[in-house]
Parts: sequence; C-alpha cells; structure tokens
Amino acid sequence: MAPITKHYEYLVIGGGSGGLASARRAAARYGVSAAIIEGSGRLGGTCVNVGCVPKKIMWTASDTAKRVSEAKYYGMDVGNVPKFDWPNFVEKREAYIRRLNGIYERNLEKDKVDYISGWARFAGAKGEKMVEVSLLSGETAYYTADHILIAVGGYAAVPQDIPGGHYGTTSDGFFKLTEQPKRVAVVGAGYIGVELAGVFNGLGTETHFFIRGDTVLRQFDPMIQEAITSSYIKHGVKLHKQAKAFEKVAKLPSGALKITYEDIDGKSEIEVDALIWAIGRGPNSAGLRLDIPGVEIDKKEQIVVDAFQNTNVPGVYSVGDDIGWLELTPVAIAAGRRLSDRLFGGPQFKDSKLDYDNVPTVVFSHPEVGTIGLTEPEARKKYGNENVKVYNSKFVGMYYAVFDDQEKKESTIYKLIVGGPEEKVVGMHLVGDASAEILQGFGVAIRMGATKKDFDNCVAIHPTSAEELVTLV
Ligand SMILES: Cc1cc2nc3c(=O)[nH]c(=O)nc-3n(C[C@H](O)[C@H](O)[C@H](O)COP(=O)(O)OP(=O)(O)OC[C@H]3O[C@@H](n4cnc5c(N)ncnc54)[C@H](O)[C@@H]3O)c2cc1C
Ligand SMILES: NC(=O)C1=CN([C@@H]2O[C@H](COP(=O)(O)OP(=O)(O)OC[C@H]3O[C@@H](n4cnc5c(N)ncnc54)[C@H](OP(=O)(O)O)[C@@H]3O)[C@@H](O)[C@H]2O)C=CC1
Ligand SMILES: N[C@@H](CCC(=O)N[C@@H](CSSC[C@H](NC(=O)CC[C@H](N)C(=O)O)C(=O)NCC(=O)O)C(=O)NCC(=O)O)C(=O)O
Repeated sequence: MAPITKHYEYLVIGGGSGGLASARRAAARYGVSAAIIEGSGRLGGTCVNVGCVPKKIMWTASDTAKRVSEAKYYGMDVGNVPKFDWPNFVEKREAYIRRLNGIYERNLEKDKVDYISGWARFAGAKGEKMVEVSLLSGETAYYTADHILIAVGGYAAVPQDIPGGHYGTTSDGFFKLTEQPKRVAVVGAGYIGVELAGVFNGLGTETHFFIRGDTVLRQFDPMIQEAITSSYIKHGVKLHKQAKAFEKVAKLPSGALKITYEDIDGKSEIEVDALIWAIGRGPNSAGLRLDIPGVEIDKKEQIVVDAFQNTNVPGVYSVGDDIGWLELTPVAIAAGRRLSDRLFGGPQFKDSKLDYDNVPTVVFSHPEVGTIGLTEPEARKKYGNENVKVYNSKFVGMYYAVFDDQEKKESTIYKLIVGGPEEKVVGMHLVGDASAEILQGFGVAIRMGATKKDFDNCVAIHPTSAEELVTLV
C-alpha cells in the first residue's frame, strides 16, 4: 500500500495543552487547514492524563479528608474519619479522564482539526521539513506543512546511577497505583514531590519525603520554603533533610522496597511499598530526528526558541514543556494560542507573543502556595536593598477560630514585595487555604503594574483571608 501523504498549512506534533490550544485556535478562528499528531492514543497530554487534572482530584480528596477530620470543631459528629477507598476513587478519576479524552477528540472534530494518531518524527533528506508518522493503525504516513509546531512535552526523570533505582516510579506511576501504599518514599523537593507527598500524607499513607536541602520548594521565596517545610513536619510527613543519593534500593520477597539512605541524621534503612521519583522533568525531543530539519537543542535537549517561539529553522516552532521555560499548562496554552494568532491572524497580531514575566503559579500543597513575581532575594538583587520594602501578614484564618485544639490551628502567611519610590508590587507570596484561587485576580492587578497604594485603595472584603492583602501596614 502506498504511504499516505498530505500537506497542511499547520501541522502540530503533540496533542497536549500547547498543541491542542494552538491547533484549535488556528483552525477554528482563522480557518487554517490543521492537523495534530498524538502518539499516546489519547488526547490531552500530561495535564489531562497524568498531571494537573488527576493531581487536583487527588489533592481535593486529601483536602476533603482534612476537612472531614475537622468537622467536629464545627459541632458535627462524623464519628471516625472514614477510610479512603483508593481503588474505587482511582476508577472514578480515570473515568473522568476518559470522558475528557473524548471531549478533546470531539473538540478537534468541531474545530476541523485532523487528528492523526501515531508517533511522529522528522524524515527525509537533511534540511527537509517532512514528518513521518508511525500510525497506531500500523501504517506509515508522511506529512508536510507550511508551519510545523513541536509541542511534545516532557518526561519525568529517574536517576540512572542508584542500584535498584528502577524499582521506583514517577508521577506517571503514581497515577497507576490501584491500591493505596501503606508506606511511601517520595524524592525531590519541587512541585511534584511536595504535591504528591502532601496527598499521600493527607490520605493516611506513612510518607517519607527525601529532600537534598533543608527546605522544600527551594526556588520559591524563603517564606514559602520555611512555611511549607514546617507545615509538612507538623502534619506528620517524615521529612528526610540533606538526603544524599540513595546507596541502594532492594526489592524484598514481600514486594516491599528496602531503601538504604543517608540524611541529616546519618545512615539508615526503611521499608516502603512504593518509591516515587520527583526530581524534575526533561523534554521529549530525543526521538524526533530534529537533526533532519536542523532544529537546535540545548545541553538539556530542550528545543531552543526565541521570544516568538521560533526555532532556528524557519517555519518550525515550539511551545510548552519541551522548551523548558515555564512548565505550566496555561503557559503552554497561552504561548500556543499567541503563536497561532501571529502566524495566521493577520497584521494586527504580527507581534503576538507570550510575556513570560509575572506568571502566577501555585503549588497544591497542604496548605496551598501561590506566588507571582520576584522572591525577596531576587527583588533585593534587582532593585537594591534600599529600594525594596516588604509587607508581611501572619494570621490564623477565621476557619480555625472555633477549633478547640490550638495545635490544629493553621497560620496563613502573606508577603508583598514592593520596589521603587512608587512602591510597585514586584512579588506576592501566599501560603494558606484558598491561595490558588486568591492569586488569580491579584495576578491581573500585578501585571497591570499595581502599586501598594492601588492595593490599599481597594476596599477590603470582610471577613476573608484575601482582605489582608489590601490592608497591609
Ligand atoms: C504530576 C504533574 C502535575 C502537574 N500539575 C500541574 C498543575 O497543577 N498546573 C499546571 O499548570 N501544570 C501542571 N503540570 C505541568 C503541565 O502538565 C505541563 O506543563 C503541560 O502539560 C505541558 O503541556 P505541553 O503541551 O507542553 O506538553 P504535554 O501536555 O505533555 O503534551 C505533549 C504531548 O505530545 C505527545 N508526544 C510526545 N512525543 C510525540 C511524538 N513524537 N509524536 C506524537 N506525539 C508525541 C505526548 O504523548 C503528549 O500527549 C503538572 C505536570 C505533572 C507531571
Ligand atoms: N502546581 C503546578 O502548577 C505544578 C507544576 N508542575 C510543573 O512540572 C515541573 C516539574 O516538576 P518537578 O518534577 O517537581 O520538578 P521541579 O523542577 O519543580 O523540582 C524538582 C526538584 O527535585 C530536586 N532534585 C533534582 N535532582 C535531584 C536528585 N538527583 N535527587 C534529589 N532531588 C533532586 C530539586 O530540588 P532541590 O534542589 O531543592 O534538591 C528540584 O527542585 C515543575 O517545575 C512545574 O513547572 C508540576 C506539578 C504541579
Ligand atoms: N478551570 C475550571 C474548569 C476546568 C476545565 O477547563 N476543565 C477542562 C478539563 S481540564 S483541562 C485541560 C487544559 N484545560 C485548561 O487548562 C483550561 C483552559 C482554559 N479554560 C482556557 O481556555 O485557557 C488543557 O490542556 N487545555 C488545552 C485546550 O483545551 O486547548 C474541560 O472540562 N474541558 C472540556 C472542554 O474543553 O470542552 C476548573 O478548574 O474547575
């Protein structure tokens, strides 16, 4: 059978957040002939299948467990907190994700984007811009396009040099757990480590959390690092600070894993039922044969792009996790849509690009973290000590007012960093319930260049936690 060949105006490799958003914008808004190639057999990418969506559902389960355990303080006798039915809940979660996969497929149909199901790589002679697809149906197809977007996302890293390290899994494996582990080890102090350790601990798994430093979230403001680190310890996470690379991981006949480690307290061993590596992610660029069109990659194999998402090869672009700038779904979506506006939207969009500064981001920890702009050390470095002022607020939210047990009360901590004589807000850092929801609106104000005075001129909404941010002295 002759191979399928077809030409499009816009060909997108990767049916995740960035690719879907860009292809749909091009076809639905500008009538461009577009196709999206996805290899995994299901649309939605990391976010929908093994990222934001199932994670938020698990976080909500864990948060609900906390609220149920606190119902007694509100005069409700819920008896013993019911056992979490992990297997059933996982089935429910996955059914929701399958529904989303279907919605995305129908969205493509509605927007007239062709969905090509198979793994793509570049093919042909050096300098050619042809894409070969090993279709999941078993055939091979070849496509050319005026414009090609690479939005292939990334993979979770696993250490290669630890004997038995392969017995561990990653966040992908976390979402495959059909039984709740009784004991778990999570390694890595970033977003995923903090979120998954928090979920496990909140749902009653004995959680050993290994971090290389003394605090989690080391790329965040020091206030956040300290607040979340102490909150996790307070809530029973077994935090192993200054943990060195594991000496070894052994699989026992029971199926449990024995980890030989060294942390701040010296050398020791533990047995766990699951080990999760959360030590960062790398780009899915390796199998793409980027050498054929000549697309440049950096030392981490991330695709090199300019501020307009152009690679060094004319007509080839990249957005999302594979460029390694800000690995967040809304960033991939926004960059993908702006790229389509620029390519197909006519002269008024000729300068369309995503501004990667002041992007709000949250961590679904317990309690939540929200952050935008500069950390205090970054602000001091950029503006000079004398030009930076920091406003802090630490309070016990009203939700905790009726808790009889002082120990169970949680602090909310906010920090506002302002720079220059006009006191422009250059950083905002939140730890506390609902921080993720609170941050979005403040993000708009900060992006508009709000000053401390603008914050103060907004009348507070009472009684809320967020009102503290407009009444800081
Ligand atoms: C556990 C976890 C939790 C997260 N939580 C959040 C969160 O709460 N909020 C947030 O903003 N972000 C979160 N993220 C990050 C977010 O998921 C990513 O930033 C986002 O999915 C990146 O989108 P993308 O389009 O670049 O890549 P992806 O969504 O990863 O999509 C890439 C797609 O390309 C496909 N592909 C790869 N290679 C090929 C090929 N050769 N041919 C065809 N198809 C290919 C892949 O199968 C995949 O479907 C989380 C990530 C993880 C891992
Ligand atoms: N809520 C959200 O929006 C979420 C977003 N994401 C996105 O996905 C990205 C990837 O997440 P994640 O994998 O957590 O990556 P991160 O980059 O956030 O964190 C990984 C951390 O692991 C630690 N680390 C690195 N190498 C090792 C090692 N060899 N051994 C032990 N620890 C190590 C480092 O912390 P240290 O230097 O302190 O040791 C590092 O900060 C995030 O950066 C984020 O952009 C993911 C989840 C949720
Ligand atoms: N924000 C609300 C709504 C959540 C939401 O958007 N749900 C999605 C599934 S999660 S999500 C998958 C993720 N969506 C989003 O991040 C939301 C996109 C935002 N509404 C926007 O338009 O920018 C994504 O990767 N999007 C790429 C794309 O859509 O092009 C959904 O039901 N979608 C059905 C539909 O779209 O018809 C919430 O958190 O409750």
